[in-house]
Order: sequence, then structure tokens, then C-alpha cells
Amino acid sequence: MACSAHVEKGDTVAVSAAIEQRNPNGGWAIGITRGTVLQGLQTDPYYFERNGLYIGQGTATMSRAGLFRASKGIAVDMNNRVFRLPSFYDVLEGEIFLQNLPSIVTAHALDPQKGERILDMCAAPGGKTTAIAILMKDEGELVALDRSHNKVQDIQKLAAEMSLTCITTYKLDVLKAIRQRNEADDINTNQSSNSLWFHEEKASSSTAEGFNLDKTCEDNVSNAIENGGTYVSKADIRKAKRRMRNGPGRNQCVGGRVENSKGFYPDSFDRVLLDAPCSALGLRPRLFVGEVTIDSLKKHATYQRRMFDQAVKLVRPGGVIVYSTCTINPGENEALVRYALDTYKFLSLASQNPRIGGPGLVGSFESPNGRTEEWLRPGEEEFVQRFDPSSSLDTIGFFIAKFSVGSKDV
Ligand SMILES: C[S@@+](CC[C@H](N)C(=O)[O-])C[C@H]1O[C@@H](n2cnc3c(N)ncnc32)[C@H](O)[C@@H]1O
Repeated sequence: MACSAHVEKGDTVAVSAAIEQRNPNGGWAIGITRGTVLQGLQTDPYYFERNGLYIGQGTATMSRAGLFRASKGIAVDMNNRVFRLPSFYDVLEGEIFLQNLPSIVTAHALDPQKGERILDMCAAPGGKTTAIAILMKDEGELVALDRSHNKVQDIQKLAAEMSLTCITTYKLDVLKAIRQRNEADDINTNQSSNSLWFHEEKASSSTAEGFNLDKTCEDNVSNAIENGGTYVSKADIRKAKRRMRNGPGRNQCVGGRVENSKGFYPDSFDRVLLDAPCSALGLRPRLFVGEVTIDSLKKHATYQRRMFDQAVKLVRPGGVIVYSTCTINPGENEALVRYALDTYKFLSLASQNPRIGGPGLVGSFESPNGRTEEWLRPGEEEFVQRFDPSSSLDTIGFFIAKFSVGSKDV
């Protein structure tokens, strides 16, 4: 962020977006300093592109000094925008949530169905979680995880704002997401998927204060089954438990309490979304960019593979995994798909609907240290969606792959 000297509250100011651009040494730099967009020389091929960074005029609502002191707030009330997009700030709160096109495509590619049990492994702030919940018609269970306590609260707030009740949030490091079955569990679960669910919930709500809702609910359900074998769906049980925990009409999210989870049993989700933390090289505009090195990119790729391994364990045979990133780095995208298909023979690429992005990259890449990174093989590229930020679609850079899960006995 930068601001010209002597700007005072009430001044009319010109606003420009700072976008990474090439510096004279051929590297990339943030093209703004002290309120001035760096235009460079007119002979520079990027000169006119930089002209377009002006986004409009507004009235400063704070002085320059105040602007750099404030940790949040509105600095400029825009009154003359180059882009005539209406502001959605505070408009129809809970009804509209703006998202990037590829994020919405990701939720659709997962193809969530009513009544299913779905896992969103890296869910905060909850953009895709809420899109998935809406596609499920808020029926079923959507487990949303993040390792950050505060970020889990962000998911809760968003879900509450949108009155979505099928979302259950937990703080969990997904690298530790597999819950080991112990003997007591085996006696109780009786191989039924309903029972399976009870025991995970029991684990995750063990921090809840007050009465033992798990016991009460479990009793109710087993009574219902014993007394005439009435079928009680998993969704009904979950709703009942949530109601007991929070009182009628209150979403778990409203209370803002973040529960830890002890993890989940293998094969216990119908669908899993892994919207992985990544190098975010597709994000534009990007004001502050940390250092990106070959090493840091490799670290992302390794981390993503470890997370993907967990996703494979948690999804049931016959289920679906969707993997997505907001980076254009093939090492985190096509190379992960190669790893997945080569490591888990029971996975296959599935077609996605809608299909808006372009094909993936086929081939391989030889790094300077002689290591070969394998990407897609011919025929696989049309199954994935690669969003190129420089294409006419004008989206952020993004990647989506969808896997069908076959029998794990193979
Ligand atoms: C790309 S963001 C997710 C965006 C989110 N899916 C959405 O659409 O709003 C990645 C998230 O992964 C979380 N994360 C990173 N490592 C994690 C881990 N080991 N376990 C759980 N969450 C993790 C980060 O805190 C971050 O919120």
C-alpha cells in the first residue's frame, strides 16, 4: 500500500491497483511506490499495460498518517470507478458471497449430493465450504477443517451468516486426520456406517461442556432402531445432536466455540475436497509477495502430497476426491496428479462439470539438478481444468483435478 504525501481526510484522490510487474533486471517487482505507479520507459512493452492500473477516483476518509496507522477500515470512499461493478459490501449480507469463478467451478466439480457426508480438508475461510453446502441443499454433513483456530471461526461466521446448518467445523491438522480404530470402537461400531459416525462425533464433541449429548442421542437412535426398526438417517441424527448441543434453531457456528477433532475413520466420507495451501502463484493482483524459490515450491508440493495421502485414506471406495490449488505451478498441479495416479492404482481421473478451464500440461520437466518431474500423459489433459490468468477468461490462475475412487483392495 502506498499513498502520496500530504493527503488529508476529505481530499479527492486517484486510486491505482498495484500489480506485480517486471523490473529492469528481468525479475518481478511490485510496481508501486510512494503513491506512484511505476510507469517505466515508454519503450518498455509493459508501459501501456501499467497505464491500465488506474481504477478510479474517491474521497479519502482518513489522512495519509491515519491510513498507515489503521489496522482496518475504509481509506477511500470510491465515487468514480473505472469498472462499473457495484459494491457488494454489506449488501444482502448472507445472501451473496462473492467468489472467484474457479472456486465456484471447484464446488460444482465435487458434485455434492443431498444427504452425503463430505469433507472439506482445508476449508477456511469457508468460500468453497458454503458453496458446497448450498449445492447439498444444506442436507447431509459437511465437515470443514482447518488447522488455525481463528480461521475455523471465520468458517463458522460465514456459515452462520448464510444460515447453513449442515456444516460442522473442527480445528485439525489434516496430516493427523486419520483416527485409529481401537478395540472398544470395534465392539461398538458393529460394522454399521451409522455407528461409525457416532464414534467419530463422540470423539470430536468430547470437549463439549454439560450433559453427555452423545450418549443421549445414541440411546435415542438405538431405541428407535430396536423399537420397530425405524430408519434414522445420518443427517437426522446429526441435526438432532446439533440441536441438543446448541438449542433449537441455532447453528453450531453461532456460538463461536472451536472444537478440536481426534480425526476420522478411514473410508468414512463420500466426497473429499482438498483445496490445498499452495504457492498461490495464480493470484492477481497480489500486493505483497513473499520470496518464491525452487525450494519453497518443492516444499509446497511435498506438503500437498502428504495431505493428498490423507484424503485417499478418508474417502470411501466409490467416492470422489477433488484437488484444487490457486497456483499455476505444474509441480503442485499436474505433478500431483501424476503422483496420485502412479501411487494409487485405484484412482482414476474423472470428468468435471462444468468444464470452463483449459487443459492440463502434458509431458515432463527436467530441473537443473537433473531431477525429472512428470506431468500428465496424453489423454489425461482434458480431465483436469487449468485456469490461465493471462487467458481471455480473465480469472485467477487455478487448477482442478477430480478423481474417482475404485475398490481399495486393488
Ligand atoms: C487455499 S486455503 C483454503 C481456502 C478455502 N478452501 C476457501 O475456499 O475458502 C488453505 C487453507 O489450508 C489451511 N491449512 C494449511 N495447512 C493445514 C493443515 N495441515 N491442516 C489443516 N488446514 C491446513 C490454511 O490455514 C488455509 O486456511
